[in-house]
Amino acid sequence: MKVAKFGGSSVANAEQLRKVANIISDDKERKVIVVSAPGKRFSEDIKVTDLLINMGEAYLSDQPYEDKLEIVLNRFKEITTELELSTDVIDEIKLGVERIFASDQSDELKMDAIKATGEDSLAKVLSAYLQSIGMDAVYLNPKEAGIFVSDTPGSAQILDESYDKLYELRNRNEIVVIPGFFGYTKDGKLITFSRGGSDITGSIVAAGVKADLYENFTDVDSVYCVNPNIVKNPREITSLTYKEMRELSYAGFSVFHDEALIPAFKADIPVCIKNTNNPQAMGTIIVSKKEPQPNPVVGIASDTGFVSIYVSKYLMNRELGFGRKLLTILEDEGISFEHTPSGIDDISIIVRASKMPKEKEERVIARIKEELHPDTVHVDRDLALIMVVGEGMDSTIGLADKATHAFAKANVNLEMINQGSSEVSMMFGIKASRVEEAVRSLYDMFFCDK
Ligand SMILES: Nc1ncnc2c1ncn2[C@@H]1O[C@H](COP(=O)(O)OP(=O)(O)O)[C@@H](O)[C@H]1O
Ligand SMILES: N[C@@H](CC(=O)OP(=O)(O)O)C(=O)O
Repeated sequence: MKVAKFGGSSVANAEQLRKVANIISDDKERKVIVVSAPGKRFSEDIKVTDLLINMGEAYLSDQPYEDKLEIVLNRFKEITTELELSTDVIDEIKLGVERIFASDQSDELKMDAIKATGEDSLAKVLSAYLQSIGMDAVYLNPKEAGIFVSDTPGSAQILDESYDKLYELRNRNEIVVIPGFFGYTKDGKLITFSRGGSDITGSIVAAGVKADLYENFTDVDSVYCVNPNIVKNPREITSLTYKEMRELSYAGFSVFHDEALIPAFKADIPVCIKNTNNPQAMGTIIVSKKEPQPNPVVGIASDTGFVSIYVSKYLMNRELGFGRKLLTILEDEGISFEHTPSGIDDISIIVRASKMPKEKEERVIARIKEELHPDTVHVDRDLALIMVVGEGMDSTIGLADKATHAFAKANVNLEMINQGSSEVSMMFGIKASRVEEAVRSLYDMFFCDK
């Protein structure tokens, strides 16, 4: 049995949904289907999830939202009309949105319910389309499927008890179409995963049904060793390990959500990234172990939007509890940290800029000064992180030398180096404005044979 997840680009319009139907009917093992909301049809287009967020934010700030709802309805109208399906789903969306806005839930829960409307409606549309072409398919709500999650709006975490319930899906004869991106708390609240979270649903369902394979259909032939938006036609990766993919996804390979690796990894289910627009292409397979490769570096990922909080104090290394007090200040402000490279008398805390808006920054800095009496404290915004990743890196000499050479060749200053204890990656912090030159230079160094 296979679980196939189709991302936003694969379900963006009627033409894409026809491709999806062909892919499903081509392989009888594709019994459980997970879908995203319609994504971009062309590069300047707006994803349905973003349209829904705009609409929700307008409503919650007492602005008119009806025009925004109309745009969402038109996206679905276009699809149902072209596929000659009933337009019931349009009325369902309208009624659903009104019901959510009128409910007495918190704003956060309203937002989650609004966001989930894209996936939920698309799953209904796809199952109706599969039925209309003679396939035995049904829509299944995540609550009925058994996707139970934590009560943390916008960042759901799966509850372990979900897996036994999901296993029952194996008894179904029909093709089951489940909307991705959300689950329910035990007391029935709808909660979404973080953005891009349909990948997570797919992985959870694949683990639950103990699938032979989790196929993740997107709009590229494979995972490339570097972001194809930075380097043209980069090398394809044919196989990589969960650990490598986890690090690369974390650091910017947006093709697969970093949280989505864990359920598949724990259940030892291989993940295959494939192209809806070219399903014959081999794709990339993610597995627990792979043969050692001549080049231990498998990929180079980069992401912007990081902030570094630098704190220095003479004899910091001897001050008992300094690190704990520093991290407690962040914890009190609800800021999780990403990395903490440190020296004898100084430490940098790297956080995501989205977690530390300006007003929080001011409070954090004031408290650090007041409670820890540092010699200096300053904040560097606009930091980018670049990760060079590969399982064989720990036993290969000279890789750091090659990497720093590549930065020097691109005339890019290194703000931070972090070898990390995982030994499958090296991490570099640079100014965000220089990230593309740096990545190109690293790509030349590690992947272009001279
Ligand atoms: N290393 C990479 N390999 C392949 N695609 C990548 C990589 N890094 C970033 N991407 C981007 O990820 C996109 C696919 O992810 P996403 O847009 O989330 O797909 P979907 O709509 O299927 O969910 C690709 O079109 C590509 O632009
Ligand atoms: N639609 C949601 C969830 C998702 O996974 O979407 P996509 O498959 O388009 O990345 C989002 O945009 O966050």
